[in-house]
Parts: sequence; C-alpha cells; structure tokens
Amino acid sequence: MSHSAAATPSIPQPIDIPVAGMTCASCVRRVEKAIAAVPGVVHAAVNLAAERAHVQLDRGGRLPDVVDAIRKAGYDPGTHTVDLAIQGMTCAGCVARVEKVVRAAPGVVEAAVNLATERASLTLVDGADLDAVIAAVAKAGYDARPIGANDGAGQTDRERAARAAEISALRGAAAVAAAATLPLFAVEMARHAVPGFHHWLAATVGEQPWRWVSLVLAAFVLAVPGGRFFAKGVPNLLRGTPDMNSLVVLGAGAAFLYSAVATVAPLVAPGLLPAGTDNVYFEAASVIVTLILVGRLFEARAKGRTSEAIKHLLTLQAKTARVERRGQVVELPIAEVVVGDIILVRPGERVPVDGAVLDGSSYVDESMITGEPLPVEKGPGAAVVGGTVNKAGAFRFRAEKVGAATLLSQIVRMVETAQGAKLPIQAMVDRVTAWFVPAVMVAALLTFAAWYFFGPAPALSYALVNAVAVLIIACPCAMGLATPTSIMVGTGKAAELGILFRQGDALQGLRDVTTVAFDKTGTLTLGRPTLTDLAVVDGFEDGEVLRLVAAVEGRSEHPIAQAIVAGAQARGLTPPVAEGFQAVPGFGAQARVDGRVVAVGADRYMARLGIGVAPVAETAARLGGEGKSPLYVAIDGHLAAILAVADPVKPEAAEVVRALHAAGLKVIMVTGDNRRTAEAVARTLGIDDVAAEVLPEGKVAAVKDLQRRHGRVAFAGDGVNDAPALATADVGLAMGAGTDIAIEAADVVLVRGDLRGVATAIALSRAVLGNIRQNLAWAFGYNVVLIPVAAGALYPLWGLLLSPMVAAGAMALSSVSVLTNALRLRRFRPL
Ligand SMILES: Nc1ncnc2c1ncn2[C@@H]1O[C@H](COP(=O)(O)OP(=O)(O)OP(=O)(O)O)[C@@H](O)[C@H]1O
Ligand SMILES: [Cu+]
Ligand SMILES: [Mg+2]
Repeated sequence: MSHSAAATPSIPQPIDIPVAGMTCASCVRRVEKAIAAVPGVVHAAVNLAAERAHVQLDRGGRLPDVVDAIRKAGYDPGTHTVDLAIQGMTCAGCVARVEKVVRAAPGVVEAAVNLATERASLTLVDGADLDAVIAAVAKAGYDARPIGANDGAGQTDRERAARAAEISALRGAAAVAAAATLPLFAVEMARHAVPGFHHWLAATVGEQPWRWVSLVLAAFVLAVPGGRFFAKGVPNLLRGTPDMNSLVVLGAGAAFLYSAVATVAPLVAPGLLPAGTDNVYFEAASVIVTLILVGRLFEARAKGRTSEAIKHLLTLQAKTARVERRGQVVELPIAEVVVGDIILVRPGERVPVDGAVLDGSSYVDESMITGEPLPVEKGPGAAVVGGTVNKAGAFRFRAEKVGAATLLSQIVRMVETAQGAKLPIQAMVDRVTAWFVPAVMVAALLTFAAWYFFGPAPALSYALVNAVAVLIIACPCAMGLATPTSIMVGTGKAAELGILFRQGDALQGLRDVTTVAFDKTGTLTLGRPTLTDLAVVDGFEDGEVLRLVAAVEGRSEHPIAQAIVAGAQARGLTPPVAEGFQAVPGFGAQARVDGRVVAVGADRYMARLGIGVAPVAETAARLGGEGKSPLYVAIDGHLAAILAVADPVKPEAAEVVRALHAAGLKVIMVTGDNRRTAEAVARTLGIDDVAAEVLPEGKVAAVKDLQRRHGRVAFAGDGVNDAPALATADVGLAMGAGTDIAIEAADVVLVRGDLRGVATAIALSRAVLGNIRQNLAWAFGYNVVLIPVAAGALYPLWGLLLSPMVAAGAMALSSVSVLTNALRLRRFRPL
C-alpha cells in the first residue's frame, strides 16, 4: 500500500447546501450573514425558493463550520449519512489517510472510518457528489463503494418526503387553528351583523365569561398551531434580526397581550385602562395566525409544484439494473453499478446507465432525452443512454458512465443549479428586503405614536389596532418569492422542452440579446451533405477523379469527406489506399494515391497550393448560387475537377428565422463555407447577414465583431468544434446531439437538435423575466399601497382603516398570488 501524502486540495468547488425553515427574505439575509461570518467563506448566496445556500470556500474554509453556522442561526441544513465500503485498508495509518481525503472532498461534513468493518460513515450535504468522494478515495489508493442506494434520486426522494411532511404538518396546524378560531370569529361577526346579538350574549353567557373563553381559545391558537411563529420569531427578534415570523409574533402577540390585560385588569387593577379602551382583539390575534398558516400551506403546496420538472426527470431513472457479475446475472440497485459492468436490457425495460452496446439489437425510444419521436436502432457499438426505453429486442451493453456521470444525472444537476440561480435583478430585491422588516417595525411604531397622540378616542385602541395592521400587512414574503419561484418554474418548463439552462443567469442574458448568430453546417443545415455535382477539366475522367478523391477523403472525418466517399460508393467505385494523408482544417486535405498527389478542398486551399481555379470559375459561381458548396480537386499540381456537395437546411430553419425576426432579433450566419454558397443559403432562409469563409479559429473573432456592431450576441452551434465561439458569445447555445453534448462551453444546452429550441429559449427567457417583473410589481406595489392604508392614511378623508384580520388575509394572499403567477409559466407554449 502506498503511503505517500494525498495531493493538496486545489481551490474547493462551490457547494450547495439545502436549508430548511426559511420563510421570507429576511431569513435569507440572516442565513447569508451567518455563513459569510464563517472564516474562509469567500461568497455565500441563499435562495429562498430553492431552499439552498450556495457557498464558496477558500482553502482554509471548513464546511462543518458553515453547516454549524446555519444551524446556529436557527435553520436546518440538509445533510444525510452514507456508508461506504472501503477496501485495501491495512492499518491505522490507512484509516487516518482515508479520513483525511474524505473530509477534504467537496460536500463532506463529517467522516468516520472503521478499519474493522472496512466502512466509512459519512455525513454529506444533501446533493453532494458521492462519486467525487469515491474518486478521492481511489486516488489515495483505496477502493470505495456505496452501501445501499444513494443516487440523486434517493436524495430528492428525501427532499420530497420532507416537503410532504411539512405540508401535512401545516395542514394539521391550519385546521386546528381554524377550528379554535371559528367561534371567536363567528361571535365577532354576529355582533356586527345580527341585531340584538350583543344583548343575547350578555344575557346568556355573559360578557366577561365570554372574554375568558376567548382568552383561552386565542392563547391556544397562538401557542399550539401558532407556536412555530414564536419558536422562530422570538429568538430572531431578541437577536436584533427580526424576520417575518417576528412580525407575526409582534402583531398577533400585541393584539393578544392587550386583550388579555383588558380582560384581567378590571378584576385586579380597575382603572388601569382608560374608559372605552378595554376592548379585546382575541379574534384578530387568532385570525392572523390562522390565515398566515393557511397562506403557508398554499405556499408549500405551490412550491412543491414548482419542482415538478425535476421529479419528472427522476422518474426516468431506472431503479435497478440486471448486471453480469462472476458469470451470473444479478439484479442490483442502480447505485452499485460500476463502469465496465455488463448489463442486460430486456424488451420494455429502461436502460439503467450510459454505455455502448456489445451484442444484440433493438430499437430504443430516446424521445425523453433527444426529443426524437421515432425509436432509434441500436446494434453493437451503438451508444445507449440511461433513462431511455428499450422497445422490442434485447441487448447487452457495457456501462461507461454511472451515477452522477450519466447524461440524465447531469441534466438533473443542471436543472437544479439553474433553478437555484440568482439573477442580477435579485441583488436589487435583496437590498430592498434587507431594510424592509426593520423599516416596517419603525413604521408600526410611528403609526402607534401618531394615533396615540393625535388620533380620536379611544386613542390606545386605535393606536394598537393600526400598528398591528401595519406589522401584518408589511410582511415581505411575497417579495422574497417573486424572483426565485419564476426561475424555478421557468427553468423547469425549459427542461421539459429540452432546453437546459446551465447558468441560471443565462435567462436574463438571453432576454437581453439583440442578435442571434448561427453556425451553418450541422446547426442550420442537417450536417449530412451529399455529393451533387462533378465536372472534370479536359484531360481527366469522371470515375477516375472521384475514385482518387474518395481515397483521400476516406481518411478524413469532415462531413464533406463522408459525402464524397458515399458518392463514390453509390457510383460503384472502390477507392484505392491513400498514403501520407494530410488535413488542413478549414481548407481541405491531400494524400498520395496510386503514386499521384491528390488534393481536395476550398478555393483558398487551391490558392495556398498555388493552383489557379479560373477555368472553372463560372461553374463554381453557378454551384454557389444554388447553395451548393464547390470543392476543387488538384492532381499532381493541376486542377482536375470541380465537385459540389449540398447540405440540406433543416426543415424548421426558415420558420425559426422568421420567429426570431418577429421577436425583433437580427439573425446572422457564421460559416467556414464559401461566400456565394453561404449567401445563397442565407437568402433562402431570410437571414440578415453572413460571415463566410471564416476559419475555425476565426469564429471567436467573428462573434466579437458581431458584439461590437450589434451589442449582445447569442451564438448557436453544434457545440463540438464551436466551443470557443460558444464561450465568447454573451449566451452560447449548444445544439446537443443527444448523447455527446459538449456542455462545458455553453450557457444553454438544447438537448433536442431542433433549431426551434433557440427561438423557444429566447421566448421563454422573456416570459420568465416578464413574469418576475409582474411578481415584483405586485409584491412591492402591494406593500407600498397597503402600508399607508393600514397606518390610517385614508382615515382623515374617508374614515377608512384596514382591520388586522383583513391585513392577514391580504398578506397570505400576496404570497399565494405571486406563486400562482409564477406557476402560469408552466403553460408556456413553445414555438
Ligand atoms: N476534408 C475536407 N475535404 C474537402 N474540403 C474540405 C475538407 N476540410 C475542409 N474543407 C474545405 O474547407 C471549408 C471550411 O471547412 P470548415 O470545416 O471550417 O467549415 P464548414 O464545415 O464548411 O462550415 P461550418 O463552419 O458552417 O461548419 C469547407 O467548406 C471545405 O471547402
Ligand atoms: Cu409574510
Ligand atoms: Mg463545420
């Protein structure tokens, strides 16, 4: 066993920690502050809707401290424990080493390694990448395997269970509160509505006994179902960091306390309260608690629905796999499948992980990943993707990507990251909400003072009721939900449509672009060119030229090369063997065939070789005008022929260009192809401008040039060789080819190679940002308008006041309406 020291960790990756128990924007602030105060924390961002903290530590920062800080601030950091079976440990030194590398792995809070049981018991942050831990252990020279299921699905199952528990707890609390509040509320209403009720109550139950009954009922509502507000709100208040729970506590608590004093005072200290001010507000205190509980219940339910997209993705994941182990086929939980396992898939089963078919053949439904409606044929060598459904045949395949590395897991992770993202506008919202709760408390105090000193009699009653109304109406919970819920629903909807926002802020970026640039080959066109024309120069013969060219192109990977080889095959030619093959990217290729030097490529390739193409200039112009790509062939330094390949445009391309124009965007094509050809294609599609004959390394410069001229540019490419351009553009959209998505450079991945995804992504980003704006306008507007009303601004003119009960109803409604508005995004219609 090697005992060399483990490699020093590089800058740790940012980590997402689920945080439960946050109710409003000031909770977010509090958690953020608590985390930021931990030594070694570089950056902390907390998202209320996703209920997550995104934390960047430097080398000295310790995750356990962060988790601790969250707990100390009064919230629940989401962690879970996992057991790993560790092989290869021989002594206590090994134990210490494994513990060290495991503790240094991202997302690990605590680790204990046991030599006797050969187990490591880890506490991980929910959502942490167990594979990274296993890899770290492997790097230190040991073998680690998870015991029991612990894939992404398991974690989200736990989150789902936690949410379900929260919903049922809220439902119970709201029901109990409502039952106890009902008599109070009914009697209060009857007093106003039923003539003579007052006298009837006084004659039967008696006014004072009823006050005692009310006191008991209200105390119960506040203490039992309303206990959750006190448990969080009081400590926060005492710490000097009031949150929305504190506002509820102050509002309902003040109403209750005053009423309790008014009930008890006549017995113990008559004359304590001035005449006419011994009113009770037990019903108000109870109704506030009940309505806010009901609001929270609706909110929790709606929040559950915002993450439905992820749930749907997770249902695609198979739970078990039939694996060959030691010559036997065993059914294993998906988490125990390792790379290299041979997996059997029977008809109708889901492919469990990503891999390559060994034998057998079948058709596989990949629509859930690629959007391709027709089942795809799979034979030996074909790639299969976890989550897709096998149709009629059976096959065996070798697992190549498992656990978090599978495409499906990556998609789930991308959606989760995007859903938890903070948009730039959120910073503004955060600044406002940070001051909001303290400002509200000051406003309530001022209201109290104004009514007490300048208001009509009974001054104390008016002062109290109006101050309570201000406290209740001003809860900023709708504000805290406005952005994150729209992002969650929007990115979830996007995922359903095959649009993955890798960076959540690409949503805002995409909304702001003015220009969309497309790569031509494989993006606007199908990327499957065919040989259409062949014209030889005098002295050369068709079949012979094509035979030689096909020999050269047989060595090339370029789609054009494949078209030429296929063209030769179709004419029944068998190309000879080529030697000394040389490809010049962006120009062409050459090789020696049958003792002759054969070169094929663009006109600039001929220019580079010093071969004039004037004799076929007219043919080239005609071919280019038809949208075909002309290619020149030189044999032994003499121009021999001109060929043309045509790559049909995607059927939806023209429609997409029209849609983008309708959205007010400029559409530009960037290509390495011949100018005339490019312009012909652009014309048929209605594209505004063309950057043609761009060398592969020139695409970055082309994008920069577009940015200079048009502002913010989105670039859509096939994601493989367009990576630098994708990264340079303000927003890079990678057109995924289903399995081999080049995700890294892009901000947005269009899983279905369909161009409509580009227009849909832009339309969706506008819809989401619009939705956020509506939410913010509603949340802010509501507070701005109703706080003065609650404070009594309309009283001098119209005698209008806002009862604390109405305030509680309005406040519960405001969060629900923001959530409902965000959920409207689920009905977004794609192009
Ligand atoms: N193997 C090859 N055989 C023949 N011609 C080639 C070959 N490789 C490159 N060329 C020539 O160089 C040109 C530019 O190639 P490049 O790969 O940069 O762009 P493209 O695939 O035509 O277009 P796009 O930039 O839209 O993907 C091609 O249009 C072709 O004329
Ligand atoms: Cu609130
Ligand atoms: Mg290309």
